[in-house]
Amino acid sequence: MGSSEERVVAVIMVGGPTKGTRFRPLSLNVPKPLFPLAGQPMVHHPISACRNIPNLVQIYLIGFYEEREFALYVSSISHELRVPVRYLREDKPHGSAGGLYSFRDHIMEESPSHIVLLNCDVCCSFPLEAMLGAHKSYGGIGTILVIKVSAESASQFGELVADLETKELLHYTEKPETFVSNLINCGVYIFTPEIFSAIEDVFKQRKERANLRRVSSFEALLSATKALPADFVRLDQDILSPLAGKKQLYTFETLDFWEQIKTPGMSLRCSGLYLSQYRHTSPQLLASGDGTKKATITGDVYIHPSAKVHPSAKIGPNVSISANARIGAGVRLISCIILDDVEIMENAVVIHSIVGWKSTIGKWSRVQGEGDYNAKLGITILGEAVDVEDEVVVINSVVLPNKTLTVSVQEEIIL
Ligand SMILES: Nc1nc2c(ncn2[C@@H]2O[C@H](COP(=O)(O)OP(=O)(O)O[C@H]3O[C@H](CO)[C@@H](O)[C@H](O)[C@@H]3O)[C@@H](O)[C@H]2O)c(=O)[nH]1
Repeated sequence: MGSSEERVVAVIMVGGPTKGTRFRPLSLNVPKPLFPLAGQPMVHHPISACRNIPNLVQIYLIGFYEEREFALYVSSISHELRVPVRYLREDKPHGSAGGLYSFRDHIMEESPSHIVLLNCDVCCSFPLEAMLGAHKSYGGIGTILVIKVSAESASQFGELVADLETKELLHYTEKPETFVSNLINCGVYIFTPEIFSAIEDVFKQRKERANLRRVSSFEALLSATKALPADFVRLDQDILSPLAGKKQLYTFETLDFWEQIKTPGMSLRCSGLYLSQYRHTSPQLLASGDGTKKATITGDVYIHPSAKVHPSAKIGPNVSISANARIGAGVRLISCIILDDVEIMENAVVIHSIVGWKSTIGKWSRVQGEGDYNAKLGITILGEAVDVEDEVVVINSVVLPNKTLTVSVQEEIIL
């Protein structure tokens, strides 16, 4: 346990609507952070990991979505965790560090000794307690969760070099064009409140540079057209890169699972990862399939208590079924997310797919993807209220909301 002066605040950066474009058509209905993975909103997973942090006093979600979109979730989760959770809305995007900075007064009101900062679109086991312990032993202003990935995929992330012994962050480059390292930034951090001074320094330096540039008005014009808004500060490029090698930032490597959730395909993969994590953290959430009146369950499956599943259906592995869904006789579901109020009729098959709210899949139909989570059409996605008629086959396709499919399609985007 931590000492009595310790007070920890967790901040989850949820971004806003313009950031969710790669997540279409699913983000047309629900803010990406609230899209269900393993039956719980995406942001619920980091929030429930915060439960393990000793002396946690408050959780903030910072974003530029409308406040009403988060109101219901925030009040129910505060009640459930018995830790206050608040949504703080930016009037416009300020960047991952600028967004944090714009609410520094709110955060500092809690007199935190540590700030746990989390990207909402990452899926991992969030080893926050161990990170906090490591951070205290390093003694810098921040500790970054890092993981080794393949050299081919590293360039999608912040690549970094750390001292093998001291774990100090020696070098940091955000999404570099040429390979630096296969050790990458997981988007999970522990900071001391000094992080606010580091962000403030960026503002100061920008002001000084702008003053210098005023000497030449042509140069000023040139740089103004290229520059980000003055109050937009990115945690990675503007803070982590310049602080590397100054004995201020340290790294903590996870050997557990980690993925980034930018696309619907990755949400299906991450739903599976969280389902398998439930085996250790929340086994009561996994469907058992025991009993004569229950469907056959294989592998990790979540079924919302209000969903109705016919006992002759066969479900799993990696299936998550949301509220009020109805799954008919003889249905086979493998690796899929079935959202609220979906109806799947007799003997239909759904594999490597996401079926949107209120959609219906007719008898003997087949909705299937090849299961390449990173490919553009690697899984099939049906938007809200899509009707797939009886005996229709939909393969590796994306269907926008409110469409009716009367004929079979393959590798198509139906607008
Ligand atoms: N509130 C708010 N949140 C923001 C803003 N901009 C980004 N975010 C949130 O901040 C997080 C980081 O988003 P980006 O800045 O777009 O970076 P990224 O492409 O996701 O990459 C970052 O995360 C990777 C790990 O997933 C890292 O590997 C990479 O280095 C980088 O830090 C996300 O959770 C996003 O929703 C903003 O203006 N305001």
